[in-house]
Amino acid sequence: MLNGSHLFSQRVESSCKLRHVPTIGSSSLLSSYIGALQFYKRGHEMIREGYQKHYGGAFKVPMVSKWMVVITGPDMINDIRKSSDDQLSSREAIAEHSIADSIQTAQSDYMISPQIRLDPYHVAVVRTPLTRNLGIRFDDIKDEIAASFADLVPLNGDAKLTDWTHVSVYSTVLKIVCRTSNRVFVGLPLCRNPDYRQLNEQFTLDVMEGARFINMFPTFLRPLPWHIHWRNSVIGRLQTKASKKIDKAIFHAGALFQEQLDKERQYGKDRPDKPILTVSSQNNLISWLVDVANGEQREIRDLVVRLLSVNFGAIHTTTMAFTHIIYDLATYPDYIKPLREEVESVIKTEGWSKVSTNLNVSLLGVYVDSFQNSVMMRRKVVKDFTFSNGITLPAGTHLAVATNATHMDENKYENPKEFRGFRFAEMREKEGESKQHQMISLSLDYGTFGIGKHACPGRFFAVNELKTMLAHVLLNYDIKLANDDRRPENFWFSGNCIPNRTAEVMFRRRLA
Ligand code: HEM
Repeated sequence: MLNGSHLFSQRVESSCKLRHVPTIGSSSLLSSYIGALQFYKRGHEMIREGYQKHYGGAFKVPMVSKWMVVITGPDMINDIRKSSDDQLSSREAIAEHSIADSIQTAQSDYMISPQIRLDPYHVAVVRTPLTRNLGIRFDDIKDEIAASFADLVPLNGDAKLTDWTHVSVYSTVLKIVCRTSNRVFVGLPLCRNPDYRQLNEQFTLDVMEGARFINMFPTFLRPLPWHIHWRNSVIGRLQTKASKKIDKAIFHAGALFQEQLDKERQYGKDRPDKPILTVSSQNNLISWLVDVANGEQREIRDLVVRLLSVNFGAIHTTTMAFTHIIYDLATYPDYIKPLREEVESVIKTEGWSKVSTNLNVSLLGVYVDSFQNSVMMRRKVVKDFTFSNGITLPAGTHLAVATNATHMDENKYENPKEFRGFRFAEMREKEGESKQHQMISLSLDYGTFGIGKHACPGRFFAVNELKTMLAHVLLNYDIKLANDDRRPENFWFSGNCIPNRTAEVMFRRRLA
């Protein structure tokens, strides 16, 4: 009951402060709880309804613990883009967002470490050295993709192998993405260690599960010791499997961090081959993190938590995107031939290393046609914030941008509900737009990676990996739907679009 009354008082307070923002569903206190339950199943539809009714403005939708204000239209999105962290905070939103409300973000303070929010230096490491070294690490990425596919979708080296094989797409892609990403994060042999790989795959799920438990307590009873001495918190450790994963990750990666720390002690922090300033195949996330870390940041546990957090942001997002790509490719096989020709032509004229950057493929229009999370760019209002259209949101409000509804807006994308594999490639053919509409582009009409200073810093890495995996599949396999007819259905939960996690697609050695 404690939990219920806590949620109730939160809801009463925010209902009063947000009276001026229109509601989708009922705004009366009790029925808004029913609306919050409906949001789990119908969140995406509620947000699309709000977008159509209130385009250019804001509306609110009920969640279990609070209201979420949803922002629409380029002007308001631009206001978010221009805002400072003191006005609209991305980190506060992520730290407080509850599992009850979303599966993407969770109580990171309790479940991972408050340092992730208070001192997010690992974000800068992803943004700069990781991205800058993508070119030099391309051969490693390509090699790990080939090796993972060979292990998980084997062609058995038999040139005559023509049998179709069932492949469970999500779980297979998850392993490939985890291995490939960690080839760059921690290198060989750890990236292939099954125990290390599984712990990273599971970490996100454990954090979410633990957050659900923590959310049963009112804020003032949430395990305080975790806040003060989180490393020593018995409660936190017992309550969450996530903490055990951190210990396991220390077991696996601790020595690599220690080695790097020792190396730095021996050669000095400002040596000529300083990792963050050097483009070199010898460096990885371990050396970049150690290079940037100072003081308490250099404790092994803190360093390992950064490694897990980057994995947390990288693995499931990229896995979901590539799962959509495989489902689309199998559902619309007419795209296979032209895509293959494009890959082969790029390799022939420019070499493999350019596949990741120069390949023009629109990845089957994945981000408008398949990848459809309803909201992105979550923020918490730190100080009362007034948008350029005059709408003011009080401090404490949680807001997000209606991404999927923007992507489904006919005024922005032609026939958005129709699958068009070359949607973005065609858009680039328009005069003056040849450099726009890239997968990594940020724009007010395309919200997959967010926009502004908190836009996904890992998007160059993710797109590089996605294009290289796609090229590998196109060159080596034929694929088709297992049930011959329909694309495996996406699963909607709380406004999030999750590709079917159990469906199979048929793979065989490429014949033509
Ligand atoms: C297809 C794959 C991916 C998608 C769709 C995606 C999407 C996003 C989105 C929407 C945000 C929030 C933007 C905002 O709030 O304005 C974000 C943030 C972030 N992403 Fe990604 N991401 C992907 C892959 C990756 C990868 C591979 C990495 C790491 C290598 C990564 C690291 C991060 C980090 C560290 C942040 C926090 C940025 C900040 O707080 O300033 N992401 N991502």
